[in-house]
Order: sequence, then C-alpha cells, then structure tokens
Amino acid sequence: MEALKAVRPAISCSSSGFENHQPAPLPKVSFVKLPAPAPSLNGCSNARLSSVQATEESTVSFTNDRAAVFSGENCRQMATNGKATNIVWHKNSVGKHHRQDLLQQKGCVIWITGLSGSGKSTLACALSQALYSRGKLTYILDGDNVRHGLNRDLTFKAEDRAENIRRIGELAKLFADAGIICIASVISPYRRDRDACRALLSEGDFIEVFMNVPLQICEARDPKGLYKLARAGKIKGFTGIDDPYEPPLNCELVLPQNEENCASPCEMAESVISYLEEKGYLQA
Ligand SMILES: Nc1ncnc2c1ncn2[C@@H]1O[C@H](COP(=O)(O)OS(=O)(=O)O)[C@@H](OP(=O)(O)O)[C@H]1O
Ligand SMILES: Nc1ncnc2c1ncn2[C@@H]1O[C@H](COP(=O)(O)OP(=O)(O)O)[C@@H](O)[C@H]1O
Repeated sequence: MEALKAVRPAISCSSSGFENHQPAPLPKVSFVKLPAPAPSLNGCSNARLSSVQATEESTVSFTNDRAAVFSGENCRQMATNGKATNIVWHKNSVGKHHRQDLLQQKGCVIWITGLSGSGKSTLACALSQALYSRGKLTYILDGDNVRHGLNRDLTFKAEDRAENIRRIGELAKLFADAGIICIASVISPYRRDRDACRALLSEGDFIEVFMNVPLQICEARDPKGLYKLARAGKIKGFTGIDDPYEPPLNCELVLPQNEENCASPCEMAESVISYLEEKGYLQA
C-alpha cells in the first residue's frame, strides 16, 4: 500500500448547494494519492489520483437559530448559530449513506418516553439485545446514565429537563448520522422538548415510543424507591407526583401496560423491530 500524500491537508468537500445562489470563491484544488487498489466511495475503483476541493472561506454570512439547518448535506456558509459566531459547516466525503452501507442498516432515533418505572430502560435493553442478535448496531442513551456524565450539571427543574432533552436529542442525531440505531430512553416529560428533538431529524427518522403505563402501576413497581421518597416529600418535583408529564398526542408507537394487558419486554421489542423492518431501517 502506498503512503497517502497530500500537498495540502486533505480537506474534502463537495460543492455546496448554496453555490447555485451565491457567488462562491474559487475552490482551492490539490491532489492526494490514494492507496492502490483502494475501494472508492464513488465507485471509481481505478482512479489513483483524485482532486480534492478545500472549502475554507465563504463570502456569505447569515444567522440561523435552527440548528437543524446545519445538519444538512450542503451547508458551508459563515453562520451565527445561538451563541456561536463565525462558524462554518465542514463537510466530510464519507457520508451517512456510506456508513449505512457498511452497517447494512439506516441510522435513526427510537425515542422512548414515559413515567419513571414505566419500563423505558427495560425496553431499551431488550431492543438493543434483539437487534444485536440480528447483527444491527444500536446505542442506548439512558436519561439516568447521561446524567452521570454529560448532563451531570442539570437538575430536574423544567428548564434543566429541557436542556437535558436538547442535549440528548443532539447526541442522538449524531448517532443516527453515524448510521446507528440510537435508542433514547428518557422521561422527556414535555411535548415541546420532544418535538424539538424530532425536528432535528429527517422525516421518519425520529420514532417516538410511548410507554403508556398508569401512574399507579409505576408507583407500585417503584424499583428505586423514588416514588416513596416523592410521596414523603423527600424528593421535590418528581414526575407524575408533583411535576407534569405530557403524553404524546401523535407518536409512532404506543405500548400500553395495565392490569389486563402487559406484554413482556421481549414482545415489546419485537413490536418496535416490526416497525423498523416495515419502514426499511434494518437494511441500508
Ligand atoms: N424529580 C425527578 N423526576 C423524575 N425522575 C427523577 C427525579 N429525580 C431523580 N430522577 C431519576 O432520574 C431519572 C430520569 O432522568 P431523565 O433524564 O430521563 O429525566 S427528564 O427526561 O429530564 O425528565 C429517573 O429514571 P427512570 O426511573 O429510569 O425514568 C429517576 O431515576
Ligand atoms: N413489560 C414489562 N412487564 C412487567 N414489568 C416490567 C416491564 N418492563 C419493565 N418492568 C419492570 O418495571 C420496573 C421499571 O422498569 P424500568 O425499565 O426501570 O423503567 P424506567 O426506565 O421507565 O424507569 C422494573 O422493575 C422492571 O422489571
């Protein structure tokens, strides 16, 4: 295998859709030698010398507070996004579809919402296990776990819950972009916060699963003793007790549990897998 050489750092960006509308600076072109016989991403397997465009500058500035816009395939303008100024989207020549081809699946987010004790984590694990046994790559973002690290600075006040969900939504979006089936299992009590996460993803890629379990059942389970503490006033603002939970109005899947009807975690996982199969997420 030959050494990879580049005159300039191999920044590889294909042309931006914005160039159709704005006068773009001339791209800087340089050359890299690819290892032979490297399988090519664009199907030209015998191309040994490829031109690489480096897109570094932009003449256009714009402001946009909707982060979703920047997940697009063709954005390389100077931007102000939230508090971040003078930022430019950097595109990678290895795209989501290449990663999906490798994994033979489609990246998406399965967002499991429901009260504490409704079975979110149990379903997430059963689903991850069942997909693993089918050779599919998943990653679980569990609310409890993410609060041990990335979100350890957040409380359970409404604004902190919103920030918790925003960060997990952004993280889930990255996992989906990696081609992974990302399973978020979080109470996510506010409809608005869940809808904001949905808006980060392409149509269909956000699959909201509602664990529709009455509070009485969750409270009777109380595996961590948290409902007991909340009832005793030792935890303030506990979801379902003295903090709200807004059930989804129009989600992809509702998994009910009550005294008469309680599917096992494996059966629930199979329901989700059937949905994924039907929508084509288990193939590239
Ligand atoms: N006040 C209060 N309300 C609800 N839950 C609480 C609270 N305090 C601690 N816990 C524990 O935190 C877990 C929920 O974290 P999440 O990040 O999923 O919550 S949220 O989406 O930000 O509302 C939750 O885990 P689950 O039982 O798995 O849902 C609890 O273990
Ligand atoms: N489908 C189910 N049927 C019966 N019990 C369940 C089911 N799913 C979860 N449980 C039980 O409910 C309790 C809470 O489950 P858990 O997954 O920790 O909920 P959450 O993550 O929503 O807090 C656990 O004791 C678990 O064994």
